[in-house]
Amino acid sequence: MTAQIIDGKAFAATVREKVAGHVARLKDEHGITPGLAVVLVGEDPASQVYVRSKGKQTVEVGMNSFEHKLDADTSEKDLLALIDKLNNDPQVHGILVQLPLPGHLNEDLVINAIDPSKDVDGFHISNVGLLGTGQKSMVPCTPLGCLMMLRDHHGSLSGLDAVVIGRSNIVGKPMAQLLLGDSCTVTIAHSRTKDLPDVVRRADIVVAAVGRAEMVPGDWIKPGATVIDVGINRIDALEKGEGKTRLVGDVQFDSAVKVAGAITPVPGGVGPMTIACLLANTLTACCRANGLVEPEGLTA
Ligand SMILES: Nc1nc(=O)c2c([nH]1)NC[C@@H]1CN(c3ccc(C(=O)N[C@@H](CCC(=O)O)C(=O)O)cc3)C=[N+]21
Ligand SMILES: [Mg+2]
Repeated sequence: MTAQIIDGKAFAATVREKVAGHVARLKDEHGITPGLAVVLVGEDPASQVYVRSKGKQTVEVGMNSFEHKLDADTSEKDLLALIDKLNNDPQVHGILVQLPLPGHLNEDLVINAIDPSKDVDGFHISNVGLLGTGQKSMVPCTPLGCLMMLRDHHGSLSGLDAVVIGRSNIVGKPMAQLLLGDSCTVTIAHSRTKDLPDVVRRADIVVAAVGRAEMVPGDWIKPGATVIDVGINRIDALEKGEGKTRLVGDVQFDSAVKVAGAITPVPGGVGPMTIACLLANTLTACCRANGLVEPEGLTA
């Protein structure tokens, strides 16, 4: 048996097409162009990769992209002043501040300075609280992308056993909230979990978001389970003759693909969906800001 590969890259392209269609209609019928502002402080390499493809895709779906690149030693006061300006700019419907921020900046303070209705990352405490209580919110992009792929694959998730490995505010916790919202029985596992292999073996759905290369082997996976691999780890690959480095997930793909019913690859799985959902969130924020009906199938 070999698992069905869930093609996140292709799925993301269909999400972007949907977004592009709605953007064209917003322009046509209302003269509105959604705008996304991305703030990058310093030169974190992962963030730079992300910013590059994000800027390109924002423009491709017909939205305005505003990039703000600030020096690594930018003061908190200056960063907060920029956020205040973007909060009050009617051309800007979405604001994303790239994380991690340099150590001298307080991430919580900065994120919570963003207008929650423009917080397309869904990291503001208001959005976290709204999601946790089942109210309309901005939903974090990576978990939203995972949810879309799971719904597409399973139809209904109701009653399924889901294990989320990882308890970050960015992925693990909001992912668990979304799965609960779709009536899964949810377990959040992490580095201190007793008998992690046994916990994972119970799951119909495994979402691996720990940030440790290939830590989940195939023999932890229940036969037929759906595996969503959120990890994006760059490891040495000299021995494989594939160049200096290669990307791997948190799951040992080669062994898991033989056991799982379906699995997302890395690259080409969750990563592209994250960016597509960022565009979807920007569209949603723009519709809400203008009192327009928000598109279906692009939110949780
Ligand atoms: N406020 C904030 N929100 C974020 O969502 C955020 C962030 N900060 N900081 C940096 C990380 C990183 N991130 C990625 C998204 C997509 C890919 C992606 O599309 N990856 C491709 C491969 C890219 C490659 O080849 O390197 C894939 O998985 O197929 C990667 C990384 C979002 N981040
Ligand atoms: Mg910091």
